[in-house]
Amino acid sequence: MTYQSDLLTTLTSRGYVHQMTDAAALDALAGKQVVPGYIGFDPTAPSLHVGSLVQIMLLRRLQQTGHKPIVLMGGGTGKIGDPSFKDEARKLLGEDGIKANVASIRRIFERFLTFGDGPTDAVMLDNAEWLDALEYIPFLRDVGQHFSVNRMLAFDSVKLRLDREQSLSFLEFNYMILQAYDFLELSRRADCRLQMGGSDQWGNIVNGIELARRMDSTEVYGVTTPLITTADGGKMGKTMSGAVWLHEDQLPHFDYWQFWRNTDDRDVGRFLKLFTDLPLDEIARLEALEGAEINAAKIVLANEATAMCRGREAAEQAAETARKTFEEGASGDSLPSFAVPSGSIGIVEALVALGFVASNGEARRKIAEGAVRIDGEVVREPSTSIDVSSPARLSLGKKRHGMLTPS
Ligand SMILES: Nc1ncnc2c1ncn2[C@@H]1O[C@H](COP(=O)(O)OP(=O)(O)OP(=O)(O)O)[C@@H](O)[C@H]1O
Ligand SMILES: N[C@@H](Cc1ccc(O)cc1)C(=O)O
Repeated sequence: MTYQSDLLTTLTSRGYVHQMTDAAALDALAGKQVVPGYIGFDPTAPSLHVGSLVQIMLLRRLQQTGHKPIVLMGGGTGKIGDPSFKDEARKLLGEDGIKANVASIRRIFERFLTFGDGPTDAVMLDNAEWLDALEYIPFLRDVGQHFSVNRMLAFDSVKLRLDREQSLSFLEFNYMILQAYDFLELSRRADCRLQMGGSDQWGNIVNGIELARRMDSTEVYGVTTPLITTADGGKMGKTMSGAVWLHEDQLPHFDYWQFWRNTDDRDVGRFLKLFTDLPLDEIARLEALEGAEINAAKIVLANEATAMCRGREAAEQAAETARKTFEEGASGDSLPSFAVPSGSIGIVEALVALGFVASNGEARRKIAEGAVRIDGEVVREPSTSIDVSSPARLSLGKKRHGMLTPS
């Protein structure tokens, strides 16, 4: 299907669309007016990750095509936790934890969106503003009456839990209604006409569309994206180990760059379209590279994606470190590093400290596999102590390197 509006043409040609409600009507609307559109992010961690980056880029595309992005912080919904496609309830965060996470996450958006007061400038809102103030009985009467429990139970997003007879608390069951209410509230407050999100958000988005139609006779629309998955097919998210964080204090620039550099050959074109601003014809050229040349495309991807999130300088430094480390075998300056307090450190402890492994057990396994080296020498003895009176380079496999330095 071809679209008239820049918005839908861009979203479809760059691979952002998994499902859409009434695409023809949304296309017509986007062709004639500025469409305010929102995506919600629950502040359940102090940083967002590469999975949520698809959504941030979607807001960026919305702005690039002349529309208005609304970033919604889930200060209210974050107190509940979205049960969609989750095996179990989230650990509940306290009020302070949520506030701290909101403050930390907001900074990320400023790198991707232009905020301000103009018609297509991005704005940030927090649903705690209206959800915290709800009164239970009036809310149930006004909003709750429009929801059928039978239908809520039929959504795929909660079905798995019910089928497995795993508990779905009444608290979590309310999440869908609150997200639906957000859409209604944003359509009233900010004339918001579009909600976007990952494909796991479909049920929540559709409920909002129906609520706005029932209560206000307003037509609003939804777009969901495919989920970015890890090599084993699972959703890339914050709950997985080794999450790829956008914040530099959670993941050093070099590791961020390296994540993109290590993209699977089959994903290079898709990621260039989703995560960089390069024009499609240039991406087509890069995508067509084969064999060893595909590495050049991966370096472009790593440079562009890192520059957007961490700044051009960070990207250039990381690229230079990688070139030095892998091409010349030198140490490089912006590798992740750990300052050792006491002059020496056990190898198991060092692997954990650099974040290369999640546990001592994993460190011992890697050592036994012969995957760990100090300054290029394989180490097979887990009791090895590393002398750091001068900096030592610790490597795990071919691609992960870090520096141990005297403090
Ligand atoms: N791997 C992914 N690919 C695409 N979109 C994603 C991915 N992970 C999360 N999203 C989307 O990003 C938005 C914000 O999600 P959020 O940061 O809350 O992650 P999450 O779903 O809570 O992650 P996790 O499941 O790891 O806790 C949602 O619209 C969600 O659908
Ligand atoms: N439910 C979304 C976050 C969200 C919160 C409130 C909304 O209105 C929209 C989306 C998620 O888990 O990622």
